[in-house]
Amino acid sequence: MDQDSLKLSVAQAALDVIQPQLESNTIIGIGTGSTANMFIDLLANAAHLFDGAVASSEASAERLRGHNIPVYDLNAVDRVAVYVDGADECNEALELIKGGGAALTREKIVAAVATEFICIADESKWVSVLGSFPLPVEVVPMARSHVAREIVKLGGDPVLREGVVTDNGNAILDVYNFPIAQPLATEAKINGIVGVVCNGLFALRPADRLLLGTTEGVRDIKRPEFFLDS
Ligand SMILES: O=C[C@H](O)[C@H](O)[C@H](O)COP(=O)(O)O
Repeated sequence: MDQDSLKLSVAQAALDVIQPQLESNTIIGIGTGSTANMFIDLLANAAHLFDGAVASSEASAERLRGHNIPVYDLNAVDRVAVYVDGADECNEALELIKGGGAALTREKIVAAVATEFICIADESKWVSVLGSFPLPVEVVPMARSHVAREIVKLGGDPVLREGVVTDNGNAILDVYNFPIAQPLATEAKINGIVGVVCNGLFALRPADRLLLGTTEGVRDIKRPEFFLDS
């Protein structure tokens, strides 16, 4: 099975999971990227069952509107029932690296608001230690050299993502050679650097459930209880 087929299988699995919960006033949080795009396209078939969506990027908002799914401003919404999004890496605690598509900040905001966060990913994203995928860090443009120097002090190799401006008008540094043994502490430490808007570690708000596409089928993995208070 190729990677796209695995992505499609988890997008369908996510729709199967959420469909029974949909009501006429349900707002769904929608992520960004190729896996999320497949979910959006499938969700179009269920558009009559829920109210609308909040999107984690302009690209996803446009795709949703293309399917006639209403897109709301997050500030106008009381409750996001569920957030469905892909990831660049995930570990057994369902901590993630996200932001390969530069949407990390809005993704983190929608995930923070959502009652449940369902991550959808193919098995290539499953790792024992986060950090083989370069960690994206969104920075205010005037602070990018300062932030880069501070990240070097933490042991990483930051590289400016050339030509990329986020939906929030900021720049992205990708941090290479940065294995992350303690995701919670690292997320907080990087957030503490002045000029950082957000980093792509999702440990303070990990996923609640992971639908992982494998060649043997979709694995449904809940965040293990012993991580719940960590
Ligand atoms: O900014 C982008 C997001 O974090 C994506 O969820 C992540 O990059 C995974 O994307 P894809 O589903 O294309 O692998």
